[in-house]
Amino acid sequence: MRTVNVTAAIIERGREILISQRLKGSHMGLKWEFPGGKIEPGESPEECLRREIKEELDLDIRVGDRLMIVEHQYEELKVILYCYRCSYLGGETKAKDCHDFRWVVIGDLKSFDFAEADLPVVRYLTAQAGSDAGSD
Ligand SMILES: Nc1nc2c([nH]c(=O)n2[C@H]2C[C@H](O)[C@@H](COP(=O)(O)OP(=O)(O)OP(=O)(O)O)O2)c(=O)[nH]1
Ligand SMILES: [Mg+2]
Repeated sequence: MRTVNVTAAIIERGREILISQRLKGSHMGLKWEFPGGKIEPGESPEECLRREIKEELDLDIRVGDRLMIVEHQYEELKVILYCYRCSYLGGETKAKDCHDFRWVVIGDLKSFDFAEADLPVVRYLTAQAGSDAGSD
């Protein structure tokens, strides 16, 4: 069974987070995800994220703290997803190497059809946003 180490960026811009839709015909095609990709040999997760986000969406980001690591077994592949909080630095968002993208508020994440490995991340962010609102 193949295992891949993959980064995923939770990019915040104000109250919104960037999500992207995977290319048709790719693994998990047309599912929504947190953009990123496979870590290349010799690359740190932070370098990988900066490279992938530029390639896929033409954006510059600052990579912050790691949010969580999710291990998910798909039928044909095991994915270890390294999720980092990131902030938007600049650039106009473009779907360069993804089908589509959206900037969404956290409360709307649940209405997108995410890749299965992302569901713990979506649940965590949603719960956290709920408790933040409650503590005001
Ligand atoms: N980047 C990313 N990949 C995810 C997420 N959720 C999830 O299951 N994956 C899976 C799909 C793929 O099987 C695997 C690697 O992602 P990828 O296809 O983005 O890798 P990549 O950008 O390096 O693309 P490629 O050059 O290999 O075509 O991780 C996610 O939130 N973000
Ligand atoms: Mg990718």
